[in-house]
Amino acid sequence: MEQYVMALDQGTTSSRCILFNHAGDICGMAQREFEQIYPHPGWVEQNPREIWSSQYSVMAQVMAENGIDAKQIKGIGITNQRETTIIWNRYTGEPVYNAIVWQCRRTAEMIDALKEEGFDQVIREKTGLIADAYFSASKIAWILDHVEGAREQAEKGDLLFGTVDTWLIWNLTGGLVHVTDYTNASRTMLFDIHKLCWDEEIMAKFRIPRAMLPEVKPSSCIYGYTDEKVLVGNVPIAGAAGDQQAALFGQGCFQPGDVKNTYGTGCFLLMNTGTDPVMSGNGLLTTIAASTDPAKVEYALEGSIFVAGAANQWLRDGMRLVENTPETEMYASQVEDTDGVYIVPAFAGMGAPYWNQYARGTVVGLTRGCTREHFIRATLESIAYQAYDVIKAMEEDAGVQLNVLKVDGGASANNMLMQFQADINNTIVHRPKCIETTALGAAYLAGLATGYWKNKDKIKENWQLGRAFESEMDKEKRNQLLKGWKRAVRCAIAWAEDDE
Ligand SMILES: Nc1ncnc2c1ncn2[C@@H]1O[C@H](COP(=O)(O)OP(=O)(O)O)[C@@H](O)[C@H]1O
Ligand SMILES: O=P(O)(O)OC[C@H](O)CO
Repeated sequence: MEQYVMALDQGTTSSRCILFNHAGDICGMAQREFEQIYPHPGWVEQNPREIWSSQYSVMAQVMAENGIDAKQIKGIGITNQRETTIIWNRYTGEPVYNAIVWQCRRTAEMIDALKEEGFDQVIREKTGLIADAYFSASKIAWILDHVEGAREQAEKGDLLFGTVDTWLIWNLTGGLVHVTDYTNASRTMLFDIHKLCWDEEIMAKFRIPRAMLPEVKPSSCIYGYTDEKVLVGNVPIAGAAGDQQAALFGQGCFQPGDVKNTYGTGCFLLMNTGTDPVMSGNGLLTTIAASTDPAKVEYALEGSIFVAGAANQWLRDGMRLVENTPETEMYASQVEDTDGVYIVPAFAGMGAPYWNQYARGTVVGLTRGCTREHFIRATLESIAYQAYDVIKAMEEDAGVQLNVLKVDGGASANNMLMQFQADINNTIVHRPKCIETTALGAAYLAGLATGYWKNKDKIKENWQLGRAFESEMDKEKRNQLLKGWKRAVRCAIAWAEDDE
């Protein structure tokens, strides 16, 4: 009977379950999109029950469609949209509020107040993060401050906090295990990434009781076993990592200096920096990478872009310019350029390297000649321009030039986007055969903990190139396009600053 490792990939817009074999091939997969809730401009929520039910249903579907029983699953690896904040009652398992999604900006003013008193420096030093509404801390505080009775219950020890990994493990184990891994903890803005513990000073600043926070464990270890009511057979849950760290692992970026860029809802460039945390001088975050040594953690530098594939979903659902997101490639390829149009999709402020909580989406350069094709092309190009900015910041921090960029994630399937990325950065883009690298990374973490894979060398052998993209753009054109992009970004930021 063939054995597999199962990855549960809980992304921002969909829940996925993927079965992998020893070669790292996909042997079964199911995916389900779920509802995004936008109660006010700049606010983003999800229903925690739907996060769980969509994840559970794709897991059941994969098993049924492939005729698999629990004995054939050597372990489950969890990977998840990070920072998204869920608080629930430890006795009933009922969430007290919707999940506040990483993109949500409702706590921007709370963060401004901390910056004014200089507390952002404490945050930067201890957590490696740049104080921002993006991370979990201010979202937890918001729920405790705004949901009736929540603070009282939290202080009594009745409420639990979790990022999505914690919520899934809690539900998979029938409410027995309240745990997270180092990578997810490092995104809460409450975790000291040097001492590897929850930080009392930051918890006190946000008035977050310690009893709410999960136990923190390495990314590759047994957290617990599936409850009989969820999956008969007590399958070990043996890996967990935030999706971007999982993708870094899944790409085999095990050495300091190894880099990957994932194009999902957002776009996240990560560089492994080994066992030393490197602080950026260019707006990048220092974060914990997924690793397998229980005795020490590894770190990464990260450039976080809030809107990437989400801009294509906006073209589909908001603007209704395409029927599905792959269609963007067909339309964008019908024109040679954007006819001078730039789109800055700062729907949720801007992350690295700008870190502006109030920037908003901007379209510049419109003339009567602008067509649907130009508009779609400008949206796709904006993803690559944003990645250009973080790649340059990373190159400066690391003091190296990135000659090859490993890519993955849903939108990396778009050949036009990948070609433009190669063009605008004058670099080679390597897309692996398997672009489900996030899920693969989670599977590797679980498979290493349960002996399914022997070691990281075995895993590295699985990486296969799918397609390489090389720059076809001359320097003059590149410089001219980049000049326009920089002007467009200035417009998006000016819009935020000039509210008179
Ligand atoms: N062929 C494509 N061209 C452009 N964008 C795409 C394509 N396929 C998927 N996407 C985008 O990729 C995103 C989904 O990628 P995925 O890695 O599943 O993200 P997440 O894990 O954030 O849900 C969506 O935002 C979608 O718009
Ligand atoms: O949903 P993704 O794959 O864009 O990832 C979201 C990130 O984890 C947010 O930090």
